[in-house]
Amino acid sequence: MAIERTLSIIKPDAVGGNHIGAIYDRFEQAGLRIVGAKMLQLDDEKAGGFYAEHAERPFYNDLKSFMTSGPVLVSVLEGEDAIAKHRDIMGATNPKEAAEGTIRADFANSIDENAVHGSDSAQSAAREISYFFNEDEVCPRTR
Ligand SMILES: Nc1ncnc2c1ncn2[C@@H]1O[C@@H]2COP(=O)(O)O[C@H]2[C@H]1O
Repeated sequence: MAIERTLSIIKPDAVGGNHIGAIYDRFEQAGLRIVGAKMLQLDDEKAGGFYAEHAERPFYNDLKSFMTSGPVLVSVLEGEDAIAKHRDIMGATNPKEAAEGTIRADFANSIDENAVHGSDSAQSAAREISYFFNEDEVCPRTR
C-alpha cells in the first residue's frame, strides 16, 4: 500500500474539551505518524477559504463561525493508506451515524461541531496540506 499524507484538523470543540492527546493517541495507535502540527486561531477569511467548496451550502456561515470560535490544531499525518485510515478512525461526518469507537462517536455532539476534519481524497489532501503548511514545516521521520 502507498504511503500517503493527509490533513487532520482537531476542531474548536475538541480542543476546548481537552481531547487533543486522546485524539492523537488514536492516530498513533493506528500507525499514523504526525509529521507536521500547529495550533491556529482561524479568522473568517482563512476558515472560509479552507471550506470554499461549501460556500453555497446553507451551513457555510455556521461552519465558519464554529471554526473561528476557538483554536484548532492542524496536523499532517503520514502512513500507509493514511487518507482512508484517518477517515475510518474519525467515523461518519454526523456523529449520530458514526460507528462505535470512532473519534466522532466518542468526542462529537453534532454534525456542526464534529470534533475533527480529514481530507477525503489525495487531491484534497494535497490542497489542504499546502493551505496550512509550507514545505519546510512538514518533517519526514528520520528514526
Ligand atoms: N449537512 C451537512 N453535510 C456535510 N457537512 C456538514 C453539514 N452540516 C454541517 N456540516 C459541517 O461542514 C463540515 C465540512 O467538512 P468537515 O468534514 O470538516 O465536517 C463537516 C460538518 O462539520
